[in-house]
Amino acid sequence: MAQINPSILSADFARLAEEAKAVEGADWLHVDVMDNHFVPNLTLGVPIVEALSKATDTPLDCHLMIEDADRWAPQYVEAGAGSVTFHAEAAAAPVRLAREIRAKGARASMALKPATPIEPYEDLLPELDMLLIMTVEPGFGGQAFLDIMLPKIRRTRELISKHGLELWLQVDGGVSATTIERCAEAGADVFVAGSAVYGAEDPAEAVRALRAQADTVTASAPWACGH
Ligand SMILES: O=C(CO)[C@@H](O)[C@H](O)COP(=O)(O)O
Ligand SMILES: [Fe+2]
Repeated sequence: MAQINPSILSADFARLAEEAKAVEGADWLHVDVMDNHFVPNLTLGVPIVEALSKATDTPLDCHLMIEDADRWAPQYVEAGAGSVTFHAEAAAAPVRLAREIRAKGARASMALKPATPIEPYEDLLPELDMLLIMTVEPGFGGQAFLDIMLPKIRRTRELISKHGLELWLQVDGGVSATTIERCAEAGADVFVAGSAVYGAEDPAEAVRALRAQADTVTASAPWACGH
């Protein structure tokens, strides 16, 4: 079944706890951590993740758009994140870091910016629980989906199948009712949606609708497995 992870970046930051509750029923809550160095934007850090994890039963999917991921990522596990995604471009020792995240009890995930190919990371895939393919340049919500990323999603799905891995394949950026089916057809099974969920009149209903739409594709996909 497809998973939908609403991105809190598009929510009202003055009402984070309520905004988290507004999407209960979502699979994970996606939390974008930005440091104004790795990306030209600044959002939130460890204390807010810790507070959010106490304010909602939805597990937190932390997407770290920060430099020096090796140093910071483990602290997000300690703060309560159930999944921690570091960027390949920001990790000095991705294997060691993934192992540390897993050892601390969270799912380990690695993200690729649009210009970063998957191929150099093929041998690392067994170390990961999820691979995130950015479908916009990271830094901001509400950007247009990059269709040119579809071949990379397809190639990544092929690598996951070739190695017989259970790895989840997440897409993030510009995912909406008009783009989600293309992502699912290419092989994604975890979908981050910020503006498409929090910009909707009923965010919880938007989550259900996106999931149903993706499921029309993933339900019959040969690689789909029950999450
Ligand atoms: O990581 C990011 C942006 O860098 C995303 O998680 C955005 O927050 C997704 O927002 P939409 O593109 O869905 O509006
Ligand atoms: Fe994100």
